[in-house]
Amino acid sequence: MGGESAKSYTLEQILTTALHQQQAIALWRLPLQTEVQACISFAPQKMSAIPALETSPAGFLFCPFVTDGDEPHIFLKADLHYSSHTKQLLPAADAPEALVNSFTAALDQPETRTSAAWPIPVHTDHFKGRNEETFTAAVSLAVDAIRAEAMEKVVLSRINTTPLPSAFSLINAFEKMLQAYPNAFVSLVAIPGIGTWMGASPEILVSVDQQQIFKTVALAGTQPLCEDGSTANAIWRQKEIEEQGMVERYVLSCFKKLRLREYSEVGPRTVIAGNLMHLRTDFKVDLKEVDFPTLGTDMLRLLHPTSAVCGLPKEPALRFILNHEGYNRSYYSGFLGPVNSSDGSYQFVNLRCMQLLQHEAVLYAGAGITGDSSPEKEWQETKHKLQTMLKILSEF
Ligand SMILES: C=C(O[C@@H]1C=C(C(=O)O)C=C[C@H]1O)C(=O)O
Repeated sequence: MGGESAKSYTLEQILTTALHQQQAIALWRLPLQTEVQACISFAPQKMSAIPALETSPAGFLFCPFVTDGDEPHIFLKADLHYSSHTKQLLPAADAPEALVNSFTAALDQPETRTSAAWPIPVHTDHFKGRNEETFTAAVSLAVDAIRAEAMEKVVLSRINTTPLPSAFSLINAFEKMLQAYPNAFVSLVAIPGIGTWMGASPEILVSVDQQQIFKTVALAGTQPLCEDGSTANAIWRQKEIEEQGMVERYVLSCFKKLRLREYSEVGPRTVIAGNLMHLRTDFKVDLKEVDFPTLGTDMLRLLHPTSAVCGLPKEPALRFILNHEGYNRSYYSGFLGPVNSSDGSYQFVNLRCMQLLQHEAVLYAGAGITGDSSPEKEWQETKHKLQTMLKILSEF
């Protein structure tokens, strides 16, 4: 910082300055942690494939559902990094000095304390939600295809476009998510030319922490949280047990492809995510004991999109989604998270999220369809999942 003693900033100052300066920013808080971190990137990189985590500089990855579709994979190299614990904004050693200086100068300007417009996508005319009839018709078609053995499971999703409350503010919405969802990965990503997304994800896709522990999960099966707020009396139907079992089998098949046998597996257990409960199996590999330095990237590339958001087998399920879902998932059910931060690398599935337009929010939710699915129940399940973000909007 040029010998200057480091100044303290609030998260709001960091966010509004980035928006005013039209710089890309990601804010996040890992599950069960108090520290909020942010990174600002002066030159977001657009990539056509998933980059290697291990050799990457520190930053934040934002990736779409379809790996070879229209939306790019985006890497925000952390030119500036902020921690809510230290309240300091630190530049990376290789960050362009002129841009760092102009950003820090802007931080001290009173105008940057006022709210600013967030980036929205270039085309916003395709956010027409499907109604209950079209969604349930697609579910019925999927059930028929599954019964005809074209696939075992497919995850169908939909959007819900809702006006933003007049008092809506980005920083307040982020803070409300932190409060409401302590065990979720809470994030806000605003990238000029791409858009602004926020969410509270219950699902880790891949993580490698500072102790070199690799983790992933098999998460599926959904029901509303019991009235007493505990998981102790949760009862799961055969349909959910089988649905989660398919995701578990899929994770195991990825380990098998890499010929990795030294993993630990715990579960399935019932876990809470906002107003819902899911079944989750936890997988762990200790990379201090297993010589597999690229496991994080290899598993990320094999796992995504998992059977929790796409289906089983992957290819026919993906084809079914692209042919019948009737809208573009874009970054919903893609993945996002910090890479090589001081905590390690954490990629979460982009679920329980919304994309912000100028005056509207586009909310996304999906449900796993099997041969035993009832279209009406699956519609209800997507309604429950939409509540995660609707609750935040209702607090304004
Ligand atoms: C697809 C979503 O969630 C996924 C699907 C689930 C299911 O089908 O039961 C449960 C958790 C997630 O893996 C979503 O939240 O939109």
